[in-house]
Amino acid sequence: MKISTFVFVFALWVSSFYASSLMAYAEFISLWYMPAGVSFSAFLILGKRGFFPVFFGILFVSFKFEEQILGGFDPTLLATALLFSLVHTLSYGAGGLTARYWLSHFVQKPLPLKIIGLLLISIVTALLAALSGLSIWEYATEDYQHIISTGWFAWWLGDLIGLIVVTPTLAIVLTKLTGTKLTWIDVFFEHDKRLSNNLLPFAIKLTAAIVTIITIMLLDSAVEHPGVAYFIFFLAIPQLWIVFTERTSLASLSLLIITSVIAFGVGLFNVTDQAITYQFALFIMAFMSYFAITVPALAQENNSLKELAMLDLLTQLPTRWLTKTLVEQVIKSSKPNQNHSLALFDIDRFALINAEYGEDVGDKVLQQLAAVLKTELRDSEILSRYRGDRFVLFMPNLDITQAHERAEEIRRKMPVLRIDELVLPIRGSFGVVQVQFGEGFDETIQRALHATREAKQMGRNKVVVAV
Ligand SMILES: Nc1nc2c(ncn2[C@@H]2O[C@H](COP(=O)(O)OP(=O)(O)OP(=O)(O)O)[C@@H](O)[C@H]2O)c(=O)[nH]1
Repeated sequence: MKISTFVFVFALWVSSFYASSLMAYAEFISLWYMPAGVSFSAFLILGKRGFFPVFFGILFVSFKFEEQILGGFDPTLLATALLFSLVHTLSYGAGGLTARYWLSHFVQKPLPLKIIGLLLISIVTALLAALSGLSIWEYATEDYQHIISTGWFAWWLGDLIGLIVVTPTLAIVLTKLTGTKLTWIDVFFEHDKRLSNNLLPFAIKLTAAIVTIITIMLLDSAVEHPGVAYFIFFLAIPQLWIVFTERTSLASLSLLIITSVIAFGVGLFNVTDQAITYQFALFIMAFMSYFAITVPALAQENNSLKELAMLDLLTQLPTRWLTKTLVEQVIKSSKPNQNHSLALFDIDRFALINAEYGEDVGDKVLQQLAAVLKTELRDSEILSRYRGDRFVLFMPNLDITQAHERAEEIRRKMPVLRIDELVLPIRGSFGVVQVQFGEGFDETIQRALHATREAKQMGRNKVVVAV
């Protein structure tokens, strides 16, 4: 591990500990405990290398170095601090490494399932850390009797929120800092690339969220009614707005900022009586945000699948499915006196090219032919790869005579391709049909196919008009 990574994680651990203590509303009880997130993300991103910076970070704060230097060395405290650091590091180590395994080994699992797994791992990890940490205080010291039974719930909740709020943002920072390439992390941020880099809308939404928090807290401190604090749950609206419309990295950042404002606000606006309500709001906000990021991600996955179904990978021409949809749309919106025609053509002796020069050359022929023909197209025409070496040219507003001429023109323009060292003259056999009133796309294609076969039988490189 690079020394800079060690120093960064160590310093982050120590500083987030002091930041968290500002949000503590009772001894050992923080509204949200940031260092838990630092420990978890260190193991998640750095693997086992996360051990030392986390361990020394927690040892540094638990041993209270300042007091030890000023007031004399206390070996019992050192032993307790060592034990405490060890159980914390091992709990988060187990959790972070399990999450790493879950996300990296089940890459094919759907995103919602990955997130449910991640949340379950977080719940168990924070519980383990709370129980083991409190056990050290209860059994290794004399000052904290029954601390497990009185403190476990709030400790667990505070750690859990810290863990799930800090992890996404820190995961991005740590991968950037260490230059690690983790494809299983990238899937969460996949749709970020498609969104704009304009930060202004994000800033406006975030400001709306922060104003909401401050208003509710001010109201809460002014009005003597425990119900006022529950308004904080309305924060779900701006936060979800951000999650649905902004990049995942920004949604994670807003979760971090919003929850920090709430946590600091509880002390600042003196609404500690309602701390547990605010803590639950944080908790729900965090869980909800996690789950909500699956919505834009799934929408993007859908779009990619649609693209796959619409564009042929090899030639980038519309697929049969898309052509059928487009042609049917044109026909549906046509007036009765409008004529449309279609040509189906098949490359002559294409199997020979594959057989003589290999399928890679065959693929290049299909690609280059598509590219050449695309440049010949009129604006209204649709060229698609129908199947194998068969293409369909849809010619709206052309009757059969005009379509015949147009097909002849395309046939004559079939190119001579130069692929590697080869010079390959490409020829095709065409079947032309006029779309009949009330006829379905598949029937039109069948008639065109019939005419194409006739063109082949007549010696190829010909245009035949279907009757
Ligand atoms: N390289 C390559 N070949 C393909 C692809 N799809 C289909 N083919 C091949 O295209 C050939 C089509 O051959 P046919 O149209 O039946 O026969 P042909 O040699 O073109 O002869 P005629 O059509 O009678 O002139 C077959 O050998 C298929 O294996 C593809 O995506 N890439």
